Amino acid sequence: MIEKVNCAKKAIEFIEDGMVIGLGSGTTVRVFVEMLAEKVREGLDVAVIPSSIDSHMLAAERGLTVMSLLECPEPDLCVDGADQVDSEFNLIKGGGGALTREKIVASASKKFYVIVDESKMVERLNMPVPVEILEFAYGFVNRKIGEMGYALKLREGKGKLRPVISDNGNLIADVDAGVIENPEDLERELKIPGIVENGIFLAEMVNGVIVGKKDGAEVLKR
Ligand SMILES: O=C(CO)[C@H](O)[C@H](O)COP(=O)(O)O
Repeated sequence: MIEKVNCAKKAIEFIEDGMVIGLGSGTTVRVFVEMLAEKVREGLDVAVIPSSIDSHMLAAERGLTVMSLLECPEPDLCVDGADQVDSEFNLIKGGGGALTREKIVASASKKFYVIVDESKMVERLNMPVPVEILEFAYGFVNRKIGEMGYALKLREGKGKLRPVISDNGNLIADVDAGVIENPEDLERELKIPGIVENGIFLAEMVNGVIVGKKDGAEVLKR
């Protein structure tokens, strides 16, 4: 937990008065939102564009000004967590199933900073890649992923017997492609009709990775 606090605290240092901030999702982002709300109570003037219902609810509860990409199509800075970060700053995201809106908000923003604890740093991405799939296309997508030699697993909901459904009303599943030697190729391969978005966020999107450690945080920049 202290690692999450340390990377969130460091990210706060990049926030300036008047900024519109794209907000990712997840437990690390929740820590960041709590700190941001405290700064706003002290007089900082910012607005946020949340990428999930979860982040939207937290931001609203904490009294943050919430906007959408309609009012602000180019946020100043997006701050989001990640499930894995490789040595070249490619990411896997979507552990919370919010990958599509997260990729949109991160892509829309002038800068994208990732906040992670050091356990997320890996040499090569090696976990299943979250994907958001239109229910109509599931059979086809499942067949195509199988033909590519990978395994597709629907994510199971907790508390109710059914697959996990995204904030956009689509299925969330995970593609097991083993160790990912070439994230660019896999990201492209996963552009199958019916897959709305995949959880590989290529390094070209990322401006900085803030790694939380027990005794502070390190800012790694591209
Ligand atoms: O991509 C995400 C949600 O879709 C999260 O950013 C990712 O899962 C990391 O979450 P956490 O900070 O809880 O470890």
